[in-house]
Amino acid sequence: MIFENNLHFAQQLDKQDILASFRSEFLIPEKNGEQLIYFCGNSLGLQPRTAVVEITKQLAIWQNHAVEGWFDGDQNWLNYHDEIKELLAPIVGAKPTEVTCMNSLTVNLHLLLTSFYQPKGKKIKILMEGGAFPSDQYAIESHVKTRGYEYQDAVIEIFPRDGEYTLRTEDILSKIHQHKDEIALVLLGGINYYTGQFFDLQAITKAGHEIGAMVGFDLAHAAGNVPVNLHDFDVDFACWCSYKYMNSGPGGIAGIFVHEKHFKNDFNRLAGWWGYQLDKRFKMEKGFIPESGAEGWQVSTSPILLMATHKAALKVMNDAGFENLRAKSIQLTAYLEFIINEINQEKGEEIFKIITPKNPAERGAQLSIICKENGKQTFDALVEKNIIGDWREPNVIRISPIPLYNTFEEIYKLGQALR
Ligand SMILES: Cc1ncc(COP(=O)(O)O)c(C=O)c1O
Ligand SMILES: Nc1c(O)cccc1C(=O)C[C@H](N)C(=O)O
Repeated sequence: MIFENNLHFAQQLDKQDILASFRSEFLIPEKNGEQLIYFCGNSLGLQPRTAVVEITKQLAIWQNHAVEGWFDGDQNWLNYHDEIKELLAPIVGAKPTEVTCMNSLTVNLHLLLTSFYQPKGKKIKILMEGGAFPSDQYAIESHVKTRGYEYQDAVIEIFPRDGEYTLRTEDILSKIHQHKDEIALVLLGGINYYTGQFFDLQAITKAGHEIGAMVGFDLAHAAGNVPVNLHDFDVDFACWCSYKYMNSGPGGIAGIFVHEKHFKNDFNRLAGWWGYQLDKRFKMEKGFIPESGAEGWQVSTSPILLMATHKAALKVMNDAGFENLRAKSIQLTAYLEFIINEINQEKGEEIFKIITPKNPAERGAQLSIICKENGKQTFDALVEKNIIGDWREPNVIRISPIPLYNTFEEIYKLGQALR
């Protein structure tokens, strides 16, 4: 599509948007009676109006049924996650048995590393992206240490080539093959939080398996944002949070994927009663027998109030349709890119450098921008104008237009503010 940098054009795109009505399903934050222009759904998605409805319903069950809420009726809490699994599975390209919601992201990463990081002989290393989100770095660091290795002996970090910001798929694949006798696990983010680069999960998984390694992904910035096909890509495991693109609230319940080919494997795992075979869970017997599927990794009692928000938010996504969301997201991000490039052209130099890949297949709903100068001041000035992106050290402004609630007009206004 040929874009135009004017208000009328942006408003026309909004008029043609088949998802436009979904904006009113969300509570848009206000300051001094004015709605904020919120481009930070890659950090914390906005609150769906239905969240309070579903939470209130569960509070009423708690009030009226108390402990019987776990067992009473068709919609009892023991089975409360079933519908969530059905809603989650298509978003990450999985079978419902391969996913579950539990805990929070880093906790789940630890649980999955316990099972899927299986160093043996010379194959002890984890390949990860240099500059991965810090929590992932700390999780990996602590795992290799608890297995008795030094970080530098057990972790391979892959960085972009000199002068480049993002990784080339060919470099990731050749690194995997280069260290074929040493790598036990390939673990990357689906989308890098800083650059917004969406990795080629299928090619990476294939390469990892060719050298006999396990392959997992932290999909914090990918789940609900870009299409992933975890089952068909043959990914071994994945985890994600729900508070970004899935709009399920600050510290909301997270999710995991375990490929069904591993269901029969007798993995090491950190167990708890909520992962025990459901039909025998309350028999209180000795000796852990995992529920089959991803649910076998559950540990603790379901946090129903967090799950209520998640269920409500996933239903909104489901109503919108993931393919529609991705189609609009590609267009929103492209319009944002166009608007920024327009400013650079007007100024005759690249004052706003976009480091996120240009190829729509290699990015989601985020552009990471490096200002030629005064980056932090530029970011603060946007906040003054009620435009909320985020600043990530050392020098990136991230702007994330979300197809469920952002508009083309908001992107146009961001351009005016940046100018
Ligand atoms: C890629 C990635 N991993 C891990 C985390 C940390 O997740 P949590 O604090 O929910 O454990 C985040 C975001 O905070 C993230 O973006
Ligand atoms: N999890 C967060 C938090 O508890 C406070 C503030 C921000 C976050 C985030 O999610 C940050 C996000 N993962 C990022 O990419 O920066």
